[in-house]
Amino acid sequence: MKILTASQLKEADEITIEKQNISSEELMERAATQVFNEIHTRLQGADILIKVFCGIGNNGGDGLVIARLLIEHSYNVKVFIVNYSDNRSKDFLSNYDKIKNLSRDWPVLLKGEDDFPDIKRGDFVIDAIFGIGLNRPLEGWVAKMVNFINDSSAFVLSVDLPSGLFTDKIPEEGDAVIMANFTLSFQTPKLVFFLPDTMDFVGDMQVLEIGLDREFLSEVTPAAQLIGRQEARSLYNPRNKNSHKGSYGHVIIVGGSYGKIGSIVLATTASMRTGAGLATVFIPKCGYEIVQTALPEAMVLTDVNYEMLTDIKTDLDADVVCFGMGAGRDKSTVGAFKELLKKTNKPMVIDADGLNILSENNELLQDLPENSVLTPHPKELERLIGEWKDDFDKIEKVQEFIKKHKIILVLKGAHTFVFEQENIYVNNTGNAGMATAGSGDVLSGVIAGLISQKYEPLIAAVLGVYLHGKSGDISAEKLGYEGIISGDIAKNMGLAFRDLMSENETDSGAG
Ligand SMILES: NC(=O)C1=CN([C@@H]2O[C@H](COP(=O)(O)OP(=O)(O)OC[C@H]3O[C@@H](n4cnc5c(N)ncnc54)[C@H](OP(=O)(O)O)[C@@H]3O)[C@@H](O)[C@H]2O)[C@@H](O)CC1
Ligand SMILES: Nc1ncnc2c1ncn2[C@@H]1O[C@H](COP(=O)(O)OP(=O)(O)O)[C@@H](O)[C@H]1O
Ligand SMILES: [K+]
Repeated sequence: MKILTASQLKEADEITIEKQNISSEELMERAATQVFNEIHTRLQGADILIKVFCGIGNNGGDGLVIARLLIEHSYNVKVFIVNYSDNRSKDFLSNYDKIKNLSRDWPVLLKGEDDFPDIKRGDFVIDAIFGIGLNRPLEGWVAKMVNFINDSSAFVLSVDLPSGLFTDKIPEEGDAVIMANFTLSFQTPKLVFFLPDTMDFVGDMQVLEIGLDREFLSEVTPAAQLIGRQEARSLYNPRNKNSHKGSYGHVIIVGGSYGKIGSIVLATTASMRTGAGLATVFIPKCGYEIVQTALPEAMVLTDVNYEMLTDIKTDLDADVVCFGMGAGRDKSTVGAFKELLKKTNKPMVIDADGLNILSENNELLQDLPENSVLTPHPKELERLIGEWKDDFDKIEKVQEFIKKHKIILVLKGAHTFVFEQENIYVNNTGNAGMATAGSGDVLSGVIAGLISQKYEPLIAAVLGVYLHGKSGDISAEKLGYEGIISGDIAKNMGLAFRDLMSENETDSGAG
């Protein structure tokens, strides 16, 4: 699903009005009716007090339509206008009249702190104060109003996006932003819904299709793409019956040191459970028995050194080399990695200490084979590219970095982002149960396993991140969030593939 900017959405809005020959008020009615339908489906006429807070722009207009439809369906509704300006939008005004005609009373005008209404735990608050038109931080009593709603412990549903949240920048410390429990967003999600700095404002999120012009939507270059099941499915290559293990490639996983051989077992298991035809590990001698015992399916080559890597002899014709997990950063390991980079010309997967070595030896970045996939978590990324001011600054810095070195970067997190050239892919599978040691090692193995099966490195990264998260969701369903360990994510990879192609998505109940 495309993630568009506020200005692209406004353009889509205008084109839709023109091409479908409808008024902007009709489009507002259509969009807000979708919100009403979602609320009505969930509440089923429940007798709770619904307090709708409307601004005076079109987000407020949406709020008025939603309130009118709720009143028409006999809900107990109280409407408040957060009257921050006299500059009311045209469609706000016509809906203001409509609601007055229906309820025979004007909504309550709020003009300052003295007017703040009671909001209790148990109330249902609809936040339609600001939408994508926000152009400066909230100030004065309006900011206080937002904090007042946040302090109320009422359930808050935000229309389009939480009021006070910008679509293209991160709020400053102390800025007032609604902390929504749920956000119903029009047509496309906004990028800020997925960034670590801002995702907590959004709560659970659902996108409502409001019938904007299809041609515009299909042609516009998005700010990013959200990868869900449909997108992942389109990337998947089913296996051919007439094939053999050689058809699915050979992965070499290089890494490990004394006490950290488990990371190699995890990554290699993951690459095999993702479908690699053959897997070889290259590890220090101390790991020989561990790997042969834990994973007899893999072949094992060892370094001359017992505890760490010092000389990586891989004359095998592998389809992909994955380097870094558990490798440590000893000088001799750095030297061995340097040599490995020199003799590898196919895209590699680099994780963990591989990334740390690159951060400490920047000159090695130029030896990375083109289209190699780097998989840092935020701390590893900071070591690679330096500090950033906020998430938007981080995105800019990452894009500069990947263009300079011609690589693909997988930034791991609650929503993992894949960066390739100008493109950004945002993952939507996975859950907090995956915040457990070794789940990143599993991801590297998954991506390497896909590359070995001839997926392009970019596709392997995007599909790999999706499947890894899905396997985490399936694991959470079986074991509970706390019960997951990273080996489960590797073990359930097959179920993630099965889910991809089954009629109904596995309902993981996870994010
Ligand atoms: N295609 C779609 O997606 C569709 C979108 N639709 C809906 O339209 C919404 C966008 O509506 P919108 O453009 O009228 O902007 P909105 O957010 O209501 O507020 C703008 C007002 O706020 C003001 N203002 C700004 N910042 C301020 C501040 N800090 N403090 C105080 N004032 C501030 C600014 O005035 P200014 O003072 O800058 O002149 C202006 O008056 C969108 O989110 C969705 O809900 C649907 O109905 C149909 C399809
Ligand atoms: N809250 C979360 N929601 C979704 N995925 C998560 C969450 N926390 C961690 N993950 C995933 O788990 C993996 C953790 O990787 P990493 O930090 O490298 O762990 P390790 O170094 O222990 O292997 C990443 O793929 C990340 O996206
Ligand atoms: K809102």
